[in-house]
Amino acid sequence: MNNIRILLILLLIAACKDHKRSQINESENMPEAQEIKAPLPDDKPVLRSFEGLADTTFVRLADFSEDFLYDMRYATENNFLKAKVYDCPECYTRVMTAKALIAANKDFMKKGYKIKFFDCYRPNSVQYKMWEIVPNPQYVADPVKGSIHNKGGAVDITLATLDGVDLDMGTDFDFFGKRAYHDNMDLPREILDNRKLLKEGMESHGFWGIRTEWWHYNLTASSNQKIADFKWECK
Ligand SMILES: C[C@@H](N)C(=O)N[C@H](C)C(=O)O
Ligand SMILES: [Zn+2]
Repeated sequence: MNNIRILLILLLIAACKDHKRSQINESENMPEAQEIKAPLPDDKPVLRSFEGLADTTFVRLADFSEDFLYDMRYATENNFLKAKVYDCPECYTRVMTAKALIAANKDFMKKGYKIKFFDCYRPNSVQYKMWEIVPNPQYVADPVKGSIHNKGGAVDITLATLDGVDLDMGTDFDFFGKRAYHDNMDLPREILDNRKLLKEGMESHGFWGIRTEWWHYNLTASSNQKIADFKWECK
């Protein structure tokens, strides 16, 4: 009788151990909690198309291409005025200028470079402020006649590598002196080559430069446009 009781107790203990083991196994085999990922907002901007837009319409370049770099100096104090004359950094041009810039940039990108903007469309009232500081038509267009910047047809630019490293152009933007002249050949080969790359790339898309500023380019087709003084919206 005692033997039967001992046997029963041993069987009970063994059954308990088996049950415990099966519980551990169940939890070990549980599939890992599935991470529920919230859909990420698509941070790629939806680009606009030029379809239906007149060549003379003013547009924000960043709405049509994400391939440009920007360092809009007149929206900072880091410029020859030593004053922030734009409420926010934006690059607006006429449609005709934007199309030519995008085409030029595509060609630069095939060679490993991108256009970087210092200034684009410039309200005529800002041209007056510049003229007060540098009343010299070699460097700043007379605001009464108007700059092609005021017409949405001029840009101040440089070139950077696709990683964003500026090419050496020999001077900073808005350096008003001989070292910035296109016809100053007394510069290291690398600087001359960089300026040539920029000039030839822009000229092949309908732009022309001015002798005293390596960074300034006018779109020939925009010269008949009206002078404007609108201010863009800041978001
Ligand atoms: C001020 C300089 N960045 C510039 O754009 N100069 C030309 C001549 C202009 O004012 O049109
Ligand atoms: Zn300019």
